[in-house]
Amino acid sequence: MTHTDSHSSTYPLNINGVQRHLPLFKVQSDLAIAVLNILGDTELTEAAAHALNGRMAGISYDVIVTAEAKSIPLAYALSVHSGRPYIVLRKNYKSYMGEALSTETLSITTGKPQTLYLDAKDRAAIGGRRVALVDDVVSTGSTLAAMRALMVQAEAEIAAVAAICTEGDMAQWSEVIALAHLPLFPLSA
Ligand SMILES: O=P(O)(O)OC[C@H]1O[C@H](OP(=O)(O)OP(=O)(O)O)[C@H](O)[C@@H]1O
Ligand SMILES: Nc1ncnc2[nH]cnc12
Repeated sequence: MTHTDSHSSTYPLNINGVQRHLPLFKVQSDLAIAVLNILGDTELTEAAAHALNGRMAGISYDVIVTAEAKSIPLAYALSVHSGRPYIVLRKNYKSYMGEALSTETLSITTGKPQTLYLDAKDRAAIGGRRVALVDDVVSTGSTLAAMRALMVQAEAEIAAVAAICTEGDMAQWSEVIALAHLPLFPLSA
């Protein structure tokens, strides 16, 4: 059963003792999501990175990989906690990325295709290495699938997938190391 906060359009989330009330936003004509936006939220980002680092303690990995934009602070904080470097898959190509690899994604929040780019220098840094894919939320899995596809192209081995939250069909994400699960909110017409 889904519990929203009483008398408000928010959903309660507790990450490692840090409580937030996520606002519900309509992303499709018949669907709303509880939006997790860690940008600017140092306390929540730190709590999540600390907890995820603990959950990943037994996993052997060399590099953290995330996708622009909202999960960048999480990757940075996990890098500090774990002592591993992190790289960011970008959504816009810049000439300084050189011979970048690319693939398409369609996240639940965006509703139109986005391209993810792996910078040539990052490609060299992860080739043959064990990577942990990290995101703030795994929902439809489109972003995760694009990250996975880039790792295959770059010949990196995926050692773990971690997120603050999974969303939607929990059973689909049993292999994701996650701290909480978010429901989806169907809207009646
Ligand atoms: O499982 P999915 O349906 O792919 O959704 C998950 C992705 O959606 C969000 O990113 P978003 O596309 O909103 O981009 P942003 O972080 O740049 O805002 C989130 O940060 C994940 O990366
Ligand atoms: N609930 C959510 N909050 C923020 N970004 C998301 N991407 C997919 N689901 C999301």
